[in-house]
Amino acid sequence: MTADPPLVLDIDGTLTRPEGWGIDPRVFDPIREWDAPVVLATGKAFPYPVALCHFVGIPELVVAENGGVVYTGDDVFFTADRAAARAVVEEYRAAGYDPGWGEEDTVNRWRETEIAVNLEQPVGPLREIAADYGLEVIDTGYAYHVKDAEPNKGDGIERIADTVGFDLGAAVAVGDSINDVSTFEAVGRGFAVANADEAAKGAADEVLEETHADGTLAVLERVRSE
Ligand SMILES: O=C(O)COP(=O)(O)O
Ligand SMILES: [Mg+2]
Repeated sequence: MTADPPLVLDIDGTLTRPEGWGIDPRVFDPIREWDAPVVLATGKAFPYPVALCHFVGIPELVVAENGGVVYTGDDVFFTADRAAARAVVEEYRAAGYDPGWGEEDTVNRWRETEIAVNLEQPVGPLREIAADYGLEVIDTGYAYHVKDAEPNKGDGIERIADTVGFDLGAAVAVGDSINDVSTFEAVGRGFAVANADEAAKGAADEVLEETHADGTLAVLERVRSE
């Protein structure tokens, strides 16, 4: 019997309940009991994956903001500058649009590098303004992210693997969207859940039959101490 492989897990679409929202509580125990490093790699702001690690009870190894923020457990790295993303949203507002998260906007409140916009908001003008600032807009199925094209989840995962000292070639990842393509390119084996978008499915080594946490739980069962 071999050891558990290091894991890289996306959050939304991957650890979520079959209805698409909220963490499926069945993932907590297998993640907590996993006998190898577990990295959470997400598009969400830094506090969200840190809190998830904290409440699951695992070390904080986190890629947030699609690679814009990386926490190796020792150091936090900010790999993109938030000024341009903020300027894009300012201009989007000035043109009469809104990020769409309400006045207190807890989605962007703690963001350091990129900005997220609600999927119900018009994306055409957002893409145009972002392009003027040299930024891209990606649609994860959960939000539009206005971001620097350079940093990505895969780079952040590599930085964490170097620091913690595990072999990414042996690592297993599960994800669901375009922001997981770089993750799949960085690890030995990438699995896309059945609800994944075409970009994630195309980059994965295997597309699962099960959706959301059902898919992830099936992978964990399969790769555990194979
Ligand atoms: O923040 C999003 O839009 C998606 O988050 P995720 O990367 O954890 O799926
Ligand atoms: Mg996702």
